Amino acid sequence: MSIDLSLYLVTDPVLCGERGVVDVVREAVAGGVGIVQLRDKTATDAQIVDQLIELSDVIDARAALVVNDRLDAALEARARGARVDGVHLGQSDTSVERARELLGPDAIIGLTANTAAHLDAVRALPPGTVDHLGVGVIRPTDTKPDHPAPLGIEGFRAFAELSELPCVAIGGVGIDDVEALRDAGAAGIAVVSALCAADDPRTEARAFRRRWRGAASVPRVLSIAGSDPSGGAGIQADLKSIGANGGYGMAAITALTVQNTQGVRAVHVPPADFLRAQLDALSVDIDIDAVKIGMLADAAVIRTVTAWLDDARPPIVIVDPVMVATSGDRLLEEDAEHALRDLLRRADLVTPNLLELAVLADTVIADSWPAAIADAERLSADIGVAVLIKGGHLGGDQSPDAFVDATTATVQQFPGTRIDTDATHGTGCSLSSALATQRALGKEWPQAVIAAREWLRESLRAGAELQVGRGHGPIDHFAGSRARGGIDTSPTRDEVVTQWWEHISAIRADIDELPFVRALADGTLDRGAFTHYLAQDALYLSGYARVLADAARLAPTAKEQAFWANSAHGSIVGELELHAQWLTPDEGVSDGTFSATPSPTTTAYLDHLRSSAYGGDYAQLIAALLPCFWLYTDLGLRLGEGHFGDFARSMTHPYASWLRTYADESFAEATQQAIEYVASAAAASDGEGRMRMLRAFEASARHELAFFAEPLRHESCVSALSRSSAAPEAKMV
Ligand SMILES: Nc1ncnc2c1ncn2[C@@H]1O[C@H](COP(=O)(O)OP(=O)(O)OP(=O)(O)O)[C@@H](O)[C@H]1O
Ligand SMILES: Cc1ncc(CO)c(N)n1
Ligand SMILES: [Mg+2]
Repeated sequence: MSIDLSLYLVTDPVLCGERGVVDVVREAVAGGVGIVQLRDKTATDAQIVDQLIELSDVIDARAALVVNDRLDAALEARARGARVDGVHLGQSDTSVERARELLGPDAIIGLTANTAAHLDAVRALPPGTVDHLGVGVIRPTDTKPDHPAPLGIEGFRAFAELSELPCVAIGGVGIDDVEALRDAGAAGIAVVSALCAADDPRTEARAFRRRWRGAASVPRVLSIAGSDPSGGAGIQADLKSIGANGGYGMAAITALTVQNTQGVRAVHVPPADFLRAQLDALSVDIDIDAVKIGMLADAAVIRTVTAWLDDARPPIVIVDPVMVATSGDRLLEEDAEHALRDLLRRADLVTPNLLELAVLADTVIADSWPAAIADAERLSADIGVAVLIKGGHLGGDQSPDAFVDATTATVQQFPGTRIDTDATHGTGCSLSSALATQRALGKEWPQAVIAAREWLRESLRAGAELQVGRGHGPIDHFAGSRARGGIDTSPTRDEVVTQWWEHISAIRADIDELPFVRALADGTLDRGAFTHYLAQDALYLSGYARVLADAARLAPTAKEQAFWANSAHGSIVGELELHAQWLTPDEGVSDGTFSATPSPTTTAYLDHLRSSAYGGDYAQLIAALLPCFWLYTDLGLRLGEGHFGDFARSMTHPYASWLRTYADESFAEATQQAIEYVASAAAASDGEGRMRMLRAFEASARHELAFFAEPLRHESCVSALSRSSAAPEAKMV
């Protein structure tokens, strides 16, 4: 067997405490420990032999098993049928040559070493005598009272560079040392107290493995679901969603459907044992970061998955309780619905649509969104698990979702305008696997929901263009990554302009759909909301002008310096004059000074701009300043062109003169100039600098969206938010 030294458990009977060494080893191996060393300085040889036999049974070849010092006990345990892979010897223990002779060429033999003299001694041995070195201690530790002076990370690095053999770092290693030691050349990390004294050794072992893989590692996400050969739903959709959201996708197939965009023609359910075999093959081999469960077909499949979850205990489990396809065809036998409940209790999140919610909450289909949330609260309380209730089947022009967790009394709403499309086949499958991936990337639930929904909405918008099938077509899972493709390949100035505009297309579309923008265009916008907006805009512009002045300060040429200084002047004078014209004293203005206080949205936007200026990175700063120019000019232009209806161009529109300023020609010219400066800076920058610019640009675009959304949210604060979501990406409409 090829051994994985990356996470090496050394047992300590005292630290394992009452639950015992065997229990800790069982859990740690389930969490991904690749090699276990039984170390017990006080036990007799006979006791060691018994423990090795028991551990060999528990480990069941999923990890290597070695014993500290006791060569004779290893041989005796082997003679009694235990699988003992080798020994770990100290400098003063039995000779490694003798151990190799007695244990044979395939045994694993480790040796403690920490000085140049130790390395010389190893070099003098016949090749193949020692497999790896245990090098330490790294930090002072109580588990080895007689330890030598700690090496520290740098001492370890120096030693590992000299060594021809793989070096495992041992002694006082904590989880925060993992990456540094890996980068210092460690073949693995050996831990004692970090796992033996952990509350939950399995979870802790997983955390170590994840750190070893690196913070930027791609999460491994498993879909347990049915096959949809048309590729829009089921495992095919899941794999695309996982990939598009940045994960590595795996799939264990519960059922095969004969399906296209028009409907399901037949279902074939392979034997449940075969599914279990698929699942076991994965969990014994791969660290699974998250599981998404979809179509389960019948009760036998449900029970199989439930039993596997109990054994494998994956860290994140999302169940999409699929019962009926978009086409209306059943995907779960009716009598299996009660078995499902048992499975749901093992999930971290359940994502029913309105019909599934009604079945699970044992009630009629909710006829309003508040009724659906109330049902979801009851379901969540009943199963003790968070519920994401999906509003795709709600009538009307909205498609909201809500995250409901009765155990923490949380109801968090995710409003969203319904996208006008027939391409909705597999939205539920796609959302749940995107969520599993986002969560496995480390986001908390609300952030994971925001990210998954944003991706889903972008994919929904692009779905119709795929023109797949005659029925409900699929969403375009890769619409976003396709649009963003090439951003990292040194684009020209013109390419930057096209790519960045495309990059914020979803945000732009969301702005267009905002009730505030719609009402502003058709003249129905309530005067209170309008003046609230203007007061915030005025506050914003005075802050914006100061940041524009920062851009002038940092500009590399006199021409650019003049441009930003001029813009600062324009922003403060022109706009404030305009607002003075619209805002009466009781609306926050008197004698040209504003008494209104900035809303959290305004503050957040200005903070983002100021922090972009603070770093002194001119390119990043002007990227952050650009959306205010670009989005307003674009909106003004389209209002003027009748994109939002003809009334927006009419002189009788209540806000006609205000609307026209945004279509102002000199403002459009300034915008063009700003775009050119930013695009030139981006094209001249390296990949990383361009990424920083794009992120600053995108963040500002999001702040613009939040800014436009705020006046009406402020007016009708309907969402019962238990956690504040002042973050602009919350996109509260
Ligand atoms: N036309 C739409 N516009 C915007 N969002 C939508 C639309 N249709 C569905 N959604 C969103 O898609 C997700 C899936 O919701 P839905 O209620 O359709 O689930 P589902 O019925 O389980 O889907 P499926 O039919 O794929 O099983 C939710 O986030 C929902 O808000
Ligand atoms: C295989 C499969 N799973 C789930 C759904 C739900 O959309 C579907 N249509 N097909
Ligand atoms: Mg569904």
